[in-house]
Amino acid sequence: MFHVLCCRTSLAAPLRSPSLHPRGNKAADGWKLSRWYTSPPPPAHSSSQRPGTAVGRMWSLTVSALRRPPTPRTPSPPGVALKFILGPAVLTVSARLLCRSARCQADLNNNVPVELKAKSAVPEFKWRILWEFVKPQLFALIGAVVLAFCAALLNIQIPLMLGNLVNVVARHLREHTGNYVQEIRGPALKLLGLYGIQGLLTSGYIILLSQVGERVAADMRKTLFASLLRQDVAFFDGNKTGQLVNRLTADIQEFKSSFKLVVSQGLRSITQTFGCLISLYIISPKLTGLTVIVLPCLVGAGALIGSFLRKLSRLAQEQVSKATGVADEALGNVRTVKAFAMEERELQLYSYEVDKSCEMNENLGSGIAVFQGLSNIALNCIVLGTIFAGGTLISSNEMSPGDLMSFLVASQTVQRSLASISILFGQMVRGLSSGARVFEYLALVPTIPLSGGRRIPYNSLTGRVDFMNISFSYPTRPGHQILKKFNLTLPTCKTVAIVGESGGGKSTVASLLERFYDPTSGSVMLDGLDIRTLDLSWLRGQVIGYINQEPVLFGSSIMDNIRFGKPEATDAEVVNAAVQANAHGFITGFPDGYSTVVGERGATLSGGQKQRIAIARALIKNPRILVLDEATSALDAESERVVQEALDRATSGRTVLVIAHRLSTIQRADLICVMSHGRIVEAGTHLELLSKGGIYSDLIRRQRSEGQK
Ligand SMILES: Nc1ncnc2c1ncn2[C@@H]1O[C@H](COP(=O)(O)OP(=O)(O)OP(=O)(O)O)[C@@H](O)[C@H]1O
Repeated sequence: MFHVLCCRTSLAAPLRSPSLHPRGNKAADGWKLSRWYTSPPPPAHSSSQRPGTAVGRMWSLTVSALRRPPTPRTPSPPGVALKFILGPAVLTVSARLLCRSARCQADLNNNVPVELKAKSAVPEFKWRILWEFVKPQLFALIGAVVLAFCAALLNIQIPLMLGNLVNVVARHLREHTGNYVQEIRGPALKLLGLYGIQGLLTSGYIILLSQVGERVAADMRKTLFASLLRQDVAFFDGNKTGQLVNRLTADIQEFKSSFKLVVSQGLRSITQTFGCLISLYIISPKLTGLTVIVLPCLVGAGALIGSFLRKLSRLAQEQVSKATGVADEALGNVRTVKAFAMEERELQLYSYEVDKSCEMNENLGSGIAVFQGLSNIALNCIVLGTIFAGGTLISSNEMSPGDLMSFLVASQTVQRSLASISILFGQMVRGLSSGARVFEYLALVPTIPLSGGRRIPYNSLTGRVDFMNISFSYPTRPGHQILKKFNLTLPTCKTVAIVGESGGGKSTVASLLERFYDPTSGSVMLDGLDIRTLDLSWLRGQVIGYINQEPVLFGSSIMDNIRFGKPEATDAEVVNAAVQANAHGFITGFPDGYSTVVGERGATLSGGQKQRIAIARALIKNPRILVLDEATSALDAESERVVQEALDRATSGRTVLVIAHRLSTIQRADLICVMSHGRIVEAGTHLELLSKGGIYSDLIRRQRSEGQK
């Protein structure tokens, strides 16, 4: 007996007084601004925290020890697993195949650099992690297992009792003696009772298992989401959002279904198979012997075809993911697609991938169909053979008709159970693959931990930043050095601007200050402390305000979006931040005011409005340091004027790093640095740089002449 398993293919400091502002007292200070960027940092709060000291070295060692090899390739659930599962020998073979299959599913779609790919390993299913999720549901799970086991034991009784019933009927037909109703009533009522209890037990274990499955899945979703949010920015550079979301949704769904099915039906089917095989042997050892001889041949053939179909299924599944990736990218960037009138091309790209996946799935379907047909023939031949051999045994009085009936029903139960086990086997392989994909990201330890480390008391925080000898390459392009021995100081309450060629590494400097990445060598220091020793949540949440060119708002109300910068802020604080950001006027002009819902990513607002809400969001946390990464470069002249007004107000009393393309916006900066090829090649005030007649004055000349055209 065998069965085809065809798996479905699835697819702060308070603002300093104005008198302290550098623009207010620069002349009095007589600072040599052009030297700031190379000056050494002031004394650290604690010398023990400096890099190069024991603690500093330990820190770097810890960081490098925590650096994990690249994101391992993840398996995609196989679409098909076909097995003959009959008897312990077959189960052993199956278990080996299952392990191999669970390990060999690789998600080739993750966008991890080639050099990282080579080292990556296929995720393995970790039973220890599963146990952590199952533990809280243990009582319900045990209850479900007990009920399922009892239901299976009752199922074994059914063929035997049916045999008794048939024997009564056969005897009555043969002898025409006694009261038929009286004789049949006892076994019939017993059977009816058995059916009733079996039904109740079945409902009971399904209810309990559904509860366990749903709770385990919910816990997994929450834990995985928390783990994803904790990961470094580099992790998101190397993985597509669609694929991460897929793990939160499809993979967990798949795992949940598998878990429920395997526990409930697996237990039931295995119990029934063994129980009925024993019954078969008791009824007729000869007939059972014949069946057992035929089975190993069928198992071997099934295993071979099964592994071939599993491979087909994996390829088809990968192709489906590819198609989904194309759709995900097009829909996620629908405005760009529309702006370039690329709907047709995106459709073509998607159609190409979908057609390929369709073809692969059709091939798979044909393979499954052939296999299913062959298995049906084999199954029916076995039934025919049983009746033929059983009839011979009846004629030689070695068996009663009731025994043959019991044998047939029991063998049908075995057949159904094996069919169900083979389906479960495929489901289990898919579940293990999906689970491994989920657990892979659960187990990921971010290189840059979100919490832990020092916090500098707000009142003693000056906001001086030093970039010291920084060399840096993005983790996704390790061979491409962006910053080379980069040095820069952002003095307390001063505005430093970085200008220069596109791709020169300006935004990278801001990313290092935000600690989106850690430098390959060198240190970023805040108040003389390496930011790697500081609490990252505090640094990002309370010290640095970051405003970039394309502010991303959430699809909630304006009030919620501004409060995102400080969740505990009062309504008055939100309004105050909006006033500072020049946003209060247009917000109150909306019929719903601060309750206006801004649409996905703030789609219902203009660029300038979005930017001012983003400024309010950054200002509400009263950051000591403000990073403006081309904050006005996406705006038209009028919007830029309003936003620039807000920014001028916002920068007062703060250490500010401005990255700008439009040089007109940074002329009043205390220091302007010109970057080229990862280094500062010129620095000084606007006037100093102009009089120098170097790159900066060239840039100014070029921009002026472009402006006049
Ligand atoms: N996440 C990333 N992963 C890999 N490389 C990156 C990443 N971000 C930027 N780069 C590369 O780093 C280099 C510097 O980029 P950066 O954004 O810092 O330049 P920029 O001076 O700010 O440019 P622009 O003025 O055009 O914004 C570029 O070559 C860019 O391709």
